[in-house]
Amino acid sequence: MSAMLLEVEQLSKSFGGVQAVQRVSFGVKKGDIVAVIGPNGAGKTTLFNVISGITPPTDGVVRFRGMTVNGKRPDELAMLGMTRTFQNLQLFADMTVLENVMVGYHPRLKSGIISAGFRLPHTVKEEKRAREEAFACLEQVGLADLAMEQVGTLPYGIQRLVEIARAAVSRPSLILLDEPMAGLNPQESKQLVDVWLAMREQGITFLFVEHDMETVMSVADRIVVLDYGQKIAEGTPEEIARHPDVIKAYLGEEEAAPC
Ligand SMILES: Nc1ncnc2c1ncn2[C@@H]1O[C@H](COP(=O)(O)OP(=O)(O)OP(=O)(O)O)[C@@H](O)[C@H]1O
Repeated sequence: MSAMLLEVEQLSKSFGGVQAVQRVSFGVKKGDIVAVIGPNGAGKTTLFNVISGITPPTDGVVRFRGMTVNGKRPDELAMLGMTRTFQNLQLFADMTVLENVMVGYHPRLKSGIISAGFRLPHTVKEEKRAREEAFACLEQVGLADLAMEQVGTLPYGIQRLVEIARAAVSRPSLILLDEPMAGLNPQESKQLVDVWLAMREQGITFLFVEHDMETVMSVADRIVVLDYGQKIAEGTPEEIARHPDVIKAYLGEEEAAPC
């Protein structure tokens, strides 16, 4: 079996005449933290949307844990162990922190809507378990004290941590994060990176799209660079920082690193 947790092969996505992603291939090894970078409009979000089942590819293959997963819906991917977060937070502002995290537990639920409605004993037991696991995830991201607070009343940086706790509660093997550092101050970014590193110790692999080069260069094991929908480079942060095509894509012809 392949050592890669995620494999993207010759992936393409067009919107009418726009080739947003063109024959992109790369792999993500289990336990790695991999960044996807590129100038605005390079195709990063589209690539993420295809990998995570939001939109089907025009061509190519996405393989996760050795299985071809093209065409699977996000909820089906979540059951297989792939979950994602979005550029804009998608939390329920009126619900508590704990309830928001419990929402992320649903791929693991065995009870259907009917048994949940009748509150059958196994449903009650499952809900208790979901609550406990959600609370454990909140402890891990340092938010246990805020479990009963309404999410909408909390600062943005805290909401980002709630989001990652919600992604982690389904016990995924891969978390995709779209611009996780957007809107965070340096201290909050560092806190989030520490959370990733701790989760990595528990076997979670990360693939993230990010514009914040300081974070990318300090935390990524590998970086994939897109420009005009194509992969123009892939490598370690050191390799990427001195890659001539990357420098050119970010800064025209000037001799400077992307960060
Ligand atoms: N639904 C869509 N319909 C038509 N064109 C689209 C659609 N989504 C994306 N595009 C186009 O595909 C290209 C890649 O867009 P995408 O949002 O994936 O880039 P990005 O690298 O994520 O950009 P940014 O860094 O600004 O978020 C752009 O030219 C964009 O206009």
